[in-house]
Amino acid sequence: MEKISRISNELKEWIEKTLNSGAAPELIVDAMIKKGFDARYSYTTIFRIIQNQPVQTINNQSPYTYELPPIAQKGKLIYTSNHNPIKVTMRMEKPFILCLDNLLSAQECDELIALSKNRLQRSQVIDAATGKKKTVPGRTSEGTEFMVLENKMISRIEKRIAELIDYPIDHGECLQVLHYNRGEEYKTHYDFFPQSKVASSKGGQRIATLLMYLNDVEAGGETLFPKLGLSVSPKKGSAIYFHYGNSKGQTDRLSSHSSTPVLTGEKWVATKWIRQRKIYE
Ligand SMILES: O=C(O)CCC(=O)C(=O)O
Ligand SMILES: [Fe+2]
Repeated sequence: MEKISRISNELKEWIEKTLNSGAAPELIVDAMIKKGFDARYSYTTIFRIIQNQPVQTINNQSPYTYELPPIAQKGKLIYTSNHNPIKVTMRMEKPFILCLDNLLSAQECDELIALSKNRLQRSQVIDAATGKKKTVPGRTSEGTEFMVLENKMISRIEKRIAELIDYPIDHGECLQVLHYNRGEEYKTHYDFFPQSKVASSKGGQRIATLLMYLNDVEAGGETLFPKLGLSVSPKKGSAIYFHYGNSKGQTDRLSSHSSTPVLTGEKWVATKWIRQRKIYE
């Protein structure tokens, strides 16, 4: 029987997730061989994935069609009703990424950190197979969530974000604050859900991420986009916006990213994920 020597995007994604959760590479290779994959191909593929090198996949999604999100049409200085203008300091088209300065004031950053400190819990990821949340070695940070109207400051920030990105507040998941100690990281991942786990009743797929940096990190803790060779250094009050979902329901695989281990000091971020539609009825 002829051995299989190509993998699908879904299988590649599953392998990445399984490796991130700490599974031994040899076990994955064994499983592939049992399923009929060529042994040599299985070893080299897993090795390449571990090394973050490109792996050829059978693409069962047609190429991603880029559509400009509303934030892309706002120019270099973006005005909102409750803050100084937000500055665009870097822009990339494919995938669509903006670096933004002056999104949060230093006081807002400090308050968000202070409010989060006594309610942190170990961060989780969504298991591709079950759709349920679980803790994994590849995501070692701690985090907490804030309800949209939890307090005056959160409401002010939520309003600013909705004006900035031009999506209704109810397309946004609740604000998450994450904390990384020295050595902690979040390995390469996509923010969008595996296609089979998209809950159409809960706003559908994630389409964009706004990641706000709440402190300056002395060393390490960059947000790295390995397929682009791009890394963004945390700067207190600044943010990155990246968009990876279009109106056809496609997702942009160039948007994979990680948080590199913090080398000195600690790292605090706040994340806002945007869905295709209203999340709450
Ligand atoms: O902390 C970072 O720089 C990245 C965080 C992230 O990717 C996420 O929360 O999905
Ligand atoms: Fe992410």
